[in-house]
Amino acid sequence: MLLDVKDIATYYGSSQALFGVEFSVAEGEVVALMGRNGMGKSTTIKSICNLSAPKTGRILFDGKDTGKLAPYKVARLGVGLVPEGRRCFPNLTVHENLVAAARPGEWTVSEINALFPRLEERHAQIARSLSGGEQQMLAIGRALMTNPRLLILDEATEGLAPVIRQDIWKALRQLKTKGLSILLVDKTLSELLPVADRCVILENGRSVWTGAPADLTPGLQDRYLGV
Ligand SMILES: Nc1ncnc2c1ncn2[C@@H]1O[C@H](COP(=O)(O)OP(=O)(O)OP(=O)(O)O)[C@@H](O)[C@H]1O
Repeated sequence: MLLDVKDIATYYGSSQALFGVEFSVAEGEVVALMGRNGMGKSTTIKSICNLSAPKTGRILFDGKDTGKLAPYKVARLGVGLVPEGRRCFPNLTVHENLVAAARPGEWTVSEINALFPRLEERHAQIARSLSGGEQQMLAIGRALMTNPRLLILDEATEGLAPVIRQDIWKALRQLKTKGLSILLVDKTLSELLPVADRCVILENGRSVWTGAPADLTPGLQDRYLGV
């Protein structure tokens, strides 16, 4: 297993958000982390990156316990995060944003440009003047430039124009084809399920169901994901 999340409990101050989340991501696997609003998806992602470190339980990345590592050290192990809200350096250009994050490996600026031609066209543009969708592409590009072994995306297509969403899903399918391990949270089931190898559902801070997308019946969707 590349990532092993073992029965973690995470708190915000004295308020408990996760009560036992357990799942894994194998090398080359795409795992969809699902659940209704407030069920703990973002907290699980922050726990993996040690941005909100779990109080109990363990997280192993490539067999290494990440428990005592600072977030930047978790990133160095090979965890690339595209956080909710697409954070880039607003006053740097597209190109500067990409190289600022770079670590040696397969992903270079030219690979990112091939994945997102819109970014190549805007390589000298200041990031804050990009559209929301372009900023999201840049956030994904930046994460890839760290040459991660696991890419984590939290609501990467939320609130974007349909044509841009399609470009992002196309890029995610390409990343899957390349064999990258991916953990993603997204509300668009029609796009998410075809790309996922496995689904993990959270309810009230607990992992309550895991299985193949084909086994996620309308009944289960209604029970765990319906509004
Ligand atoms: N910074 C915070 N301080 C206190 N409680 C928080 C904080 N962030 C999240 N929570 C609480 O933790 C629980 C899980 O929230 P989380 O954001 O992980 O859910 P989510 O599944 O990602 O939801 P959404 O789909 O709405 O983003 C919720 O009860 C939420 O109110």
